[in-house]
Amino acid sequence: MAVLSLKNVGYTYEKTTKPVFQGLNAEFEPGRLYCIVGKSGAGKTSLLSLLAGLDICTEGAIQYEGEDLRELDRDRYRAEKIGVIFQSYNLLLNKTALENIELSMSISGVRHKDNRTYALALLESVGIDRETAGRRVLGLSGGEQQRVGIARALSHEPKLLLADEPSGNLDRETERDVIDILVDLAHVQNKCVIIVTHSHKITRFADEIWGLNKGGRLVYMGKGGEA
Ligand SMILES: Nc1ncnc2c1ncn2[C@@H]1O[C@H](COP(=O)(O)OP(=O)(O)OP(=O)(O)O)[C@@H](O)[C@H]1O
Repeated sequence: MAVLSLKNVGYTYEKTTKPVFQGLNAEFEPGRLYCIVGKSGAGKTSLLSLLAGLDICTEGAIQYEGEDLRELDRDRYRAEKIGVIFQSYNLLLNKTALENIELSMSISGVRHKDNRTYALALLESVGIDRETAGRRVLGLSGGEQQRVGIARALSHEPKLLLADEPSGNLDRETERDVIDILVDLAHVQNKCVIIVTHSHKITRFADEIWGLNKGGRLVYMGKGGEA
């Protein structure tokens, strides 16, 4: 069953007349990595905001496991159901990496036997060791911050992960590590991963590539070379 479905989705910003997109139909399933591509201004960020429940479509419906996002408590949807990896990491810079994960867990009401041990293991799984976990985010490199952002997005064990240019501004090696983590999340951990990206380094691993064109339509473009 699809985690997320788009049913004839259209969106027009307030005080504008022209829809950014309309008639979007797609199904996003667990265990698959999706890339959404498109020229600047095509509406990728607008679409991601709708998928993340930050805004509501003006036509059609977006369904999470069959339920219309309009009907769901969208604060809970964001805190509990989805993990978001956006370019501005939204991490609390004056807190340590570990504190960021623990805080996010407590906001989502996550309870493990020992939340600290769980958070440390999660950070370790994305390449942040114990010592780095205890450092303030402000002093971490861009790549380290991105890993902490991924760990935080995973901290409430969402089925759905949304990422906006997750490998932007990273050196080649770190970029490769981040891509490996995202591919693993989809193909090994059975998450549904949806990524907005310009990077061919990511799209080549996509199970499905969808293009938003200037006419405001979502077009299936095939799969990446290494999917
Ligand atoms: N708050 C807003 N009010 C009105 N129009 C907006 C608003 N935000 C974005 N737009 C317009 O909606 C269209 C889609 O913008 P969006 O940022 O979603 O595109 P994008 O594909 O993410 O672009 P980029 O790759 O450059 O980030 C653009 O024409 C943009 O000017």
